[in-house]
Amino acid sequence: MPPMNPGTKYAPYEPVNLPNRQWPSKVQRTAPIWTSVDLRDGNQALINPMSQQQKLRFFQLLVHVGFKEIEVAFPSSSDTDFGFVRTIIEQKMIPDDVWIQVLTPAREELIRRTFESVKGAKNVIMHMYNATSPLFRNVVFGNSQEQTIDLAVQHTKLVTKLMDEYSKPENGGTNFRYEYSPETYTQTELDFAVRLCEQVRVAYGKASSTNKIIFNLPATVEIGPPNHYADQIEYFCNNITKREEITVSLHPHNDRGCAVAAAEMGLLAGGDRIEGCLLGNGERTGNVDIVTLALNQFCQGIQPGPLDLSDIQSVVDVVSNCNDIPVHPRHPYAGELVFTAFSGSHQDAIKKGFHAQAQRKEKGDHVWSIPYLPIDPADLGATYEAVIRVNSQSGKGGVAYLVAQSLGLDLPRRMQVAFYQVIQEVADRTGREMTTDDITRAFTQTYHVPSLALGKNEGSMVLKSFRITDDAPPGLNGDAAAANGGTETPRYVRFNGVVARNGKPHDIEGRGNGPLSALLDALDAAFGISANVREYSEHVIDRPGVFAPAAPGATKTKAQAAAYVELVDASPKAVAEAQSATTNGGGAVRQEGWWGVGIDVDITASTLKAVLSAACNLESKTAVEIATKAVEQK
Ligand SMILES: CC(=O)SCCNC(=O)CCNC(=O)[C@H](O)C(C)(C)COP(=O)(O)OP(=O)(O)OC[C@H]1O[C@@H](n2cnc3c(N)ncnc32)[C@H](O)[C@@H]1OP(=O)(O)O
Ligand SMILES: CC(C)C(=O)C(=O)O
Repeated sequence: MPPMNPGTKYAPYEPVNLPNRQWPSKVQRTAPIWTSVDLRDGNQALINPMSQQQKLRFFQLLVHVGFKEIEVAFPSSSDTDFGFVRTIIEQKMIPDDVWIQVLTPAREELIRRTFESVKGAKNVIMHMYNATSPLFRNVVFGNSQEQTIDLAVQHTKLVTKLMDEYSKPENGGTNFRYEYSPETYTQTELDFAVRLCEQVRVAYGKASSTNKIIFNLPATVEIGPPNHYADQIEYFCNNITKREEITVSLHPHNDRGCAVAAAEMGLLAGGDRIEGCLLGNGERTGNVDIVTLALNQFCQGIQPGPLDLSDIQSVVDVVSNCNDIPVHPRHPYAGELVFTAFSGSHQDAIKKGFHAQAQRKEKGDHVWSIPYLPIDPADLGATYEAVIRVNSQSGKGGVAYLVAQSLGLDLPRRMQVAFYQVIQEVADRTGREMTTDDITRAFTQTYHVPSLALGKNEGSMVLKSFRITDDAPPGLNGDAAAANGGTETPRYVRFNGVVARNGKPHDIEGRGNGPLSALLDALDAAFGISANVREYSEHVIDRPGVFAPAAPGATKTKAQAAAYVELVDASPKAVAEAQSATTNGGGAVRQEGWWGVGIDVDITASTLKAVLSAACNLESKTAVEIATKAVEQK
């Protein structure tokens, strides 16, 4: 069968003749009036419309988030909707500064029932609609343009009359505003839609600059691109008279997936107000998502009016529970995964971005600018924990970021690579995401780092006590060194200490030009572990309460230090193997290194512990096994 030709089946939209269009070069600087239609347009689209209880919960959320206009029901549709409106009025649940909005078709008995539902409310927007496009006029109602205008005008007059009645003090004393929607506006001839709205405004007779009539221009079905919607809005704004007495409201649907873009362009084109739903529920593909729209503005530095979405998780919880529709994990701003980077290069850039941002902040620059994160997760009540998650696609930067976050340790670059290889191997072996907890456990056990939360994590060699004294360089005796105060360079020291090896204490002794090499000398002499230092670094830890404080025999200062040591095997066998690999390979072969970490309030003690930690790994060569066990044992 030949492929179907869409050109013979679907008609394209007809561009608006708007040669002098202004909206493309405008910039949004303020928030629109936000109107939630969750409890009406959202509700009518659910498999099971909300119960009273669910509607009440949702209503409370909308008030809490800050909406001042809430379409609460289609009261003539059902007893549930009617009863809900009565409940929030009678139970005095509507704050004084909130306007409830109710929708009615242009049908007399339904309009009357709708007024009954709002009796006694303080502020009400009465919203009436009838469909106006040729398709509806011809197919649904069999009406001409003039009959369509007449329907809207006659029912608007009824609305005005009933407003007069229900605003009397003896009938409830309600303040009313009027909203009229030419339903299917975007499929209606524009000149006809303007003519119709002009006559509705005249029929209403109450519009003024302080009591504006709301003309709501829905994309009932999204049939064209967002620039087309903007053209249609700009056309309306340019051609309707008494613009100052009118609030132009936008009501985009999302059939083409462009509702947010249409709303943003429609606002540039003159829209004053947005009707939409939280997280984009609504007929078919949904109404425009107010969460996305508002937070898009927020990220441009615009305060989105009274809306406060700083606790986005509560919004997600209530909305998904009441609608019984889950929120997609990639839903803008609200999805579970939207701040998360799994991939290595993203993680690396984010980690560097946080570092640079902290430096800029110190100089008074607070503007948010982090790679891959258009918004600060903290502004939505999220923690940074979700930002970097590790799986087999991740890189060293992400793993190091999590170690820094959880333990306050800033690993040297080459150690990041080494630990990353361990974690990658574990991720491959276990076939699952490595959580922050997994990585923390793997790190503390691999490098024998005792932490208050995760225990002692001892390796096969543990420093029990030590003393560092000045000593003579080779060729000088110790007394001569002591006589000149031990201050001459090169300095030479002696290490004496007790190291528990597999639980059994050993007195060991060694000499070197510093504590580190003196300990290595002692390890060689006592246990035959021969190693050289390839890299050493240290830093102060600015996170109290993570690691146990004391080291035996250490000079105590307040802050703790972290030391990192990389050892290479210096045994004759390892050196010979490296030489032969270099010769056979035709180039220099870098020997494998073994990292260790030491934490202590005393810098010397932290260095010695780091050497022992690395020496354990060099001897056992089981970093990956240890890390896998740490993760699997949880
Ligand atoms: C785009 C939107 O979202 S608009 C809002 C839509 N929301 C809803 O429809 C939810 C609530 N609706 C309802 O509960 C019901 O549809 C009601 C109560 C409004 C009406 O129910 P019913 O009277 O059973 O009519 P029904 O739903 O079948 O509506 C279609 C009928 O109303 C007629 N109709 C529609 N608008 C009008 C009008 N302004 N004046 C007179 N008749 C009208 C249609 O021509 C059709 O008449 P027909 O049955 O003689 O062909
Ligand atoms: C009633 C109108 C505003 C509507 O919901 C729509 O056109 O989508």
